[in-house]
This record gives sequence, C-alpha cells and structure tokens, in this order.
Amino acid sequence: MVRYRVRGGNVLRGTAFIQGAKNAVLPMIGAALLAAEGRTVLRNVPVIEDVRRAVELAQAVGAKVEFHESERTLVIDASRLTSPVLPAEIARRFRGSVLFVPALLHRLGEAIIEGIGGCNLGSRNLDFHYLGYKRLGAMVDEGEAVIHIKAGGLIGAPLYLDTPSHTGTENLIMAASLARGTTVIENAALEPEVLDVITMLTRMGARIRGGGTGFITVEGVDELTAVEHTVMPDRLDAGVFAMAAAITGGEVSLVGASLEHLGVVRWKLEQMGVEFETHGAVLQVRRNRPLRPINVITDTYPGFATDLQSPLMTVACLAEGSSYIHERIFDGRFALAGELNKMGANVEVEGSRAVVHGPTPLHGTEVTAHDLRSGIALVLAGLAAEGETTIGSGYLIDRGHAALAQRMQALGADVVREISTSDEG
Ligand SMILES: CC(=O)N[C@H]1[C@@H](OP(=O)(O)OP(=O)(O)OC[C@H]2O[C@@H](n3ccc(=O)[nH]c3=O)[C@H](O)[C@@H]2O)O[C@H](CO)[C@@H](O)[C@@H]1O
Ligand SMILES: C=C(OP(=O)(O)O)C(=O)O
Repeated sequence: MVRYRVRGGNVLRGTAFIQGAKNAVLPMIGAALLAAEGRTVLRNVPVIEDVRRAVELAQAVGAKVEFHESERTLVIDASRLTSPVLPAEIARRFRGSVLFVPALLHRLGEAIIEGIGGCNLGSRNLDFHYLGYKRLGAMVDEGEAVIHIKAGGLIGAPLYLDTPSHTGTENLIMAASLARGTTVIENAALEPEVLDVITMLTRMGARIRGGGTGFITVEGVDELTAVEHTVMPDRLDAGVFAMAAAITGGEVSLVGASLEHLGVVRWKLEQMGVEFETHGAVLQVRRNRPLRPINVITDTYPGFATDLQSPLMTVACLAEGSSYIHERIFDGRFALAGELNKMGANVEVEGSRAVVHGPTPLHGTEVTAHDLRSGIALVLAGLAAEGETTIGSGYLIDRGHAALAQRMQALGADVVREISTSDEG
C-alpha cells in the first residue's frame, strides 16, 4: 500500500544523517535473546520495518521488547522465552528471522521455523546454517513448509562455510558462543556488521577470536549477559545518499558515514567522478564533473557490496559511455533493469552480467520496487528523471531505509511517501 512519488531535477545539497545498520541490528536482536537475565539496550537502532518485524518476532517467542522509536533505542528483556516457534506471518516478512534460531536452540532446546523472508534475489540457501548446526550436534528436519531444529546442548566443532555467508557466520558464532568447547569457523564473513556483532557478543561475555580474518575461533561459555551497545552506521544507507549526491550533481554532508566501511564502493564512485572528503566524523560527497562509466564486480566484503549494485546501476545510466556490472552473489538481482528501461534507460542483461549504455535521459513513470535495493535505486532514478516517478511496493524500501522521504526532503529533493489505495505492497 506504500508508494513513493519523486519529482526529479533538484540538485541535492545539505546534511543527511546516516541511520544505524539494518544488517547489524537484526543479528544483535537475535544475540540479545541469548541473555537469560537482565535487559539489553541497543542504541542507534534504525526505525525501519525490518526492525519492527524483529520486535514482533522477539515478542512472539516470549521476550519483552520496547522499541522507543523517537530515541532509536530498543530495550529487550529475554529472561523468559516461552515459544520455539518463529511464526510464518512474521518470519516470512524479513530475512533477519533466521537470526533467532541460535537463541531458541540454547534457551528452549529447539527452533521451529515456519518461514523465512527477505528480498527476492533468486536462490537464497540456508544449507551452511543447517550443516553448521548439525556439526554442533543439532538435529535438523527440513520439511516442505516447516524446519524443525532440535538440540539438547550444542558441542563445539570445526565448521566451514563454502562461501562466507553473512548471516551464516553470525548464526554459527552465536550458536558456538554457548556451546561446550571450542568451535573454529573457516571462511567466515568479513563484513563490518559481522565485526560489530562480535563486539557486542564479546561485551556479553562471549570468547571470540579472529573476527575480520575469515578464520574465527569461539570458546564456548556458560552464559551471556545483557549489555548496552550502539549499532554501527549503515554503510548501505551511506552509499545510497552518496549516490544521490552523485546522480544529481550535488554536494551532501553525511553525518555518521564511515569512508572505511564504504571500501571499494568509494573507489568506484571516485572513478566515476565523485569526490569524497572527510571532515572528522562527517563525510562530504560531491560531483561537479560529468559521470564516467564504470566496471563493477560484486563480491563479499571487502568487495563491492551486492546491496549497492542496484543503486549503482541507476547512476551508471547517467554516465557517458557503457558500464559493465557482474553480479556474483545473487542469481536474481537484475529485475531493476526492466524498470529503469521503462524510464528511458538502456540496460541489457545477460545472465549474471549487465551492460548499462549511458548516458540516457530518464523520464518519470510508474515503476515497481522488486526488492529493497531496487526500490531505493528507483528513487535515485526519480531524482534524476524529468517529471514524476511513482514507485510501487514501497514497503520494500521501508524495510531498510528510515524516514527516507524526510531525509531526502532535507536535502532539497521532492520525495513523498504515500499510502496508496491500490493493493500493491
Ligand atoms: C539480513 C542480512 O544481513 N542480509 C544481508 C546478508 O544476507 P544473507 O546472509 O542471506 O546472505 P549470504 O551471505 O548468506 O548469501 C550470499 C550467497 O551465499 C549463498 N548461501 C548462503 C548461505 C547458505 O547457507 N548457502 C548459500 O548457498 C546464498 O544463496 C547467496 O547466493 O548478506 C547479503 C550479501 O552480502 C546481503 O545482500 C543482505 O543484505
Ligand atoms: C538483501 C537484503 O536484505 P535481506 O537479506 O534482509 O533480504 C538487502 O538489505 O538488500
């Protein structure tokens, strides 16, 4: 029912406040459920739909959770968990639901997963998670509709991931933290969000070594305690606002963005003609020369983040020449191309590769968000387009970006969030 309406042509200038990281706070809510006493306090929590769903899910398994949205603070009391069931109607609405499994296994001896949601990006397997739980001593029954995992006390073991799965790494670290003995996880994910989760778990009393090396050792402990933790800034939100400055030829100050976390995204945008300057804790981004085309291959961190591939495709539409994009993480992440082409772009897709023939003037029309990042990419396209762009299925954008319309308006953009009467999401 939510849609975004964008009138293009305004050059973005001003200050944007970068939200806390969605992909860090969701595992942290899962981690908070590992503490059998006391209250966990999470600060800098983004007010996004995925967090609201995570709060509902934590309440469904028995935790007492207060989300003080205006304070961007979560208070979680998990001293009494009552149900091992992750109910379909909540769990199917976001990916982070999978991050509740370790706490349910440790606290209740079982987890019943009635569904797992998240962006529709092609195949999104969970086999590394299940294999890991099995190696730690759990029994996994993968039914058609329901997955039942049972564990009468997990025991540390050597684990490996075929590829460094983000949530897979977080889940296995959480499972190992309260398992008896030592667990080693080879080929672990290196994403900054994983490191932030390790920092929180360490503060809770977990014994974790090797974060950021791809080779993590966890010595199990008997209990974890409730702590206070401030969620790191969202590098994907920061990347989007940097690209909003880039696509409109503007200049924005990003409060709370870390240039270090942007990694390769920074270098690719610089190659396109975008300038970055750090002023202490504020990151200045501007573009005042024509956009150059780019080649991008997505990869796990420290490679180019797949979640920023879609917004970058939009920016490439305005570049003077052909850009090449190779998507290596997800096999269904190019639905955006068809929507951009409706707006006048010329994007050709073949398998996991796309060629963006720029520059093409964009014109406003009705388009659809197929997932969170294609949704925000269409907002960027709307900023650069002539006329009005309406983006349907806006809930998907709200899953990951807090107060998007207000933050864009503060930069001079004409972006409005509406509740439509049609039945699209
Ligand atoms: C809530 C959250 O943190 N979501 C992020 C997380 O998703 P998520 O943790 O789901 O992504 P993964 O890193 O696990 O998946 C990456 C790839 O590995 C494959 N795979 C993964 C696990 C598994 O057991 N088997 C398997 O084959 C997936 O199908 C996919 O092709 O990382 C993605 C990749 O950076 C991001 O796009 C998501 O924003
Ligand atoms: C793919 C994403 O999220 P999720 O894993 O929650 O579906 C995303 O944030 O772009």
